[in-house]
Amino acid sequence: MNMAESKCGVIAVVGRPNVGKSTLMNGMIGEHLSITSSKPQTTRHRVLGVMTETVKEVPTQFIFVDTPGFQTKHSNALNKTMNRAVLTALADVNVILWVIEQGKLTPADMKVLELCPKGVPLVAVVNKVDLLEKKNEVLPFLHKVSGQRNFDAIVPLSAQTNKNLDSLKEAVSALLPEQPFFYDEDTLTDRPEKFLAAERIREKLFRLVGDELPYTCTVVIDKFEIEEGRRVIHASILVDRSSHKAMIIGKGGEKLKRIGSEARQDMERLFGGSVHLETWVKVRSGWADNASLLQSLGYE
Ligand SMILES: Nc1nc2c(ncn2[C@@H]2O[C@H](COP(=O)(O)OP(=O)(O)OP(=O)(O)O)[C@@H](O)[C@H]2O)c(=O)[nH]1
Repeated sequence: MNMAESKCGVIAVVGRPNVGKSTLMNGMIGEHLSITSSKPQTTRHRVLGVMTETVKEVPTQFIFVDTPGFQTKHSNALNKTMNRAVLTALADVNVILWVIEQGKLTPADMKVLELCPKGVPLVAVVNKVDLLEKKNEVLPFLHKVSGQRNFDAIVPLSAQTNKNLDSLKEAVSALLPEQPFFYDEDTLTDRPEKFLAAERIREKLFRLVGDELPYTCTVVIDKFEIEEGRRVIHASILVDRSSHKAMIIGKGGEKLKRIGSEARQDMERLFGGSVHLETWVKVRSGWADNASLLQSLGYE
């Protein structure tokens, strides 16, 4: 058991369009990718991914977040309000990665930099160094960058070829606070799990309710959270007539109970852990025709 204190913190990746933010995120998180529901510590943000790795013998959890409303293209009143929101959102992350492209320091880059609050650790990430023929070529540019602000680190790298990503991990880890992890170390993606959970319920519906069950019945996962290692899942079965609802619930609620119980057992086997499942049946008249409702259910 490694007795080193763990480190954990929230990291925002900012930069003008096309500098390689998404590529960097993918490179950093790679197969560790786990989209998770947000915890109180990150409520101002959407969590894009969590990566847990030992960096220089310190177990470190990197939580990458999205900063909503980041907008630098037009500067009007609305954007000023949005920018204020960005400032607030960025003020409570632990580290900001300001991503730029090697050899380019544009007004848009500078605008993004201005939005990074002083007092939050800031790392300049100089991306796309693979486009340079010689390693040293980047040095004058790094020098120029260092003159723009008092950065905690300046890291040249290539998000595309994964070159020097380890240096970035080390630089960020050094800036993260010592604290316990916010997420389980082996957090799996919850998207597929959520999807699998809905599928298990659908399968039981078809098995146990049978042929009378219309195709217009759907399952929506309202809540999927991991609480103390246990998956807590709330699901709604949407039907379009109350007669269908009665059919699914069954006499004295027997049928729904069985659907829930069998689906839960399947999920526990599938996820390898305990599951608390609650299911409701709701009548949504004509739900399949209602575009906005469909959208809110996650259909295109
Ligand atoms: N040569 C090179 N190209 C890169 C690198 N990283 C990203 N790119 C390319 O740069 C382009 C933009 O990359 P994205 O990751 O989509 O950039 P972004 O900053 O997320 O862009 P927006 O989503 O528009 O904000 C893509 O064509 C990438 O393939 C790199 O390290 N080297």
